[in-house]
Amino acid sequence: MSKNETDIIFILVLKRHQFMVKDPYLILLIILFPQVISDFDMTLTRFAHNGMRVPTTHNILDNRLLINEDCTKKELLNTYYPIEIDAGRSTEEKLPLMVEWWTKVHELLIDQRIRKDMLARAVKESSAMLREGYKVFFDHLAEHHIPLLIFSAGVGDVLEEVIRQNHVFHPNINIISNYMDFDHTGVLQAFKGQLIHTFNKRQGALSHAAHLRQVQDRPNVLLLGDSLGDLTMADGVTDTHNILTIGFLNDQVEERKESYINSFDIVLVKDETMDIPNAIVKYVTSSRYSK
Ligand SMILES: Nc1ccn([C@@H]2O[C@H](COP(=O)(O)O)[C@@H](O)[C@H]2O)c(=O)n1
Repeated sequence: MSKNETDIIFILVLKRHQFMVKDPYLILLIILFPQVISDFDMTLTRFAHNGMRVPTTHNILDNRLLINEDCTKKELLNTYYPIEIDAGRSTEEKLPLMVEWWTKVHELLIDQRIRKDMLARAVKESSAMLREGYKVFFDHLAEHHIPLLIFSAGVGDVLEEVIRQNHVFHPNINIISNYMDFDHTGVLQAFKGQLIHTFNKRQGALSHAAHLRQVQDRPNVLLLGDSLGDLTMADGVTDTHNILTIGFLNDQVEERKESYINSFDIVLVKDETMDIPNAIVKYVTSSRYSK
């Protein structure tokens, strides 16, 4: 496809989605040595499908194969998820409550003695779904050797299984997440390293991304997230030149629209596709400067 054709398709996709771009020139600026840093749950995965919520990596674990009926994990979700997305509370106010939520859930999961060999089956039996157009996104980045850093406060082992079962776990991918630590019999005994929740990704970025050479060599970032907490995911890249941020606004749209528009360069409202990221990635790779 010629550069002109790519330009036309790119403009058509942008128009069809009718989104706001705060600074359109940023799209041009990320052409040189780009990388993608993306959140996972409800960013690379769908928020809903046919009117039903799509499970997060945590929700995939709510399977009788792994946890028993009286586990109170779902009650915790009903208590803390509304806090996580509450537009009326500041991040400072949410921080200790997110630590509380994640800590309690990790403890519950350890109590359930989750078996490593059951994870793949739990993912297969779940209704986990990557966003429409995911294959183009993952495959295109891999073909063009553009690093993809997936940064998730979910469960890393489950995340890996989701992308593996969708046949897109390519060598250009690095993952920062909460990984399970299994004992010699394959039973969950702890979580590895520092806990990552929705609003402490900056610390995670500084301690993990700083050591990833692939990430450090690429100063122009396309960042994808569904939470304001995701905006700090590129803080571990020491010498960023340009960051183009895309925010998927899935839930509590009216309440959160203003803050999302003020914080992300592009806001996609209830968009279950990868059309906009794909159009940008294709535009970037169609340039002779991108490689
Ligand atoms: N027990 C829990 C804890 C968190 N979640 C959701 O997972 C998301 C975190 O993963 P990211 O890939 O988005 O960083 C977060 O938004 C929580 O809503 C959950 O479902 N259950």
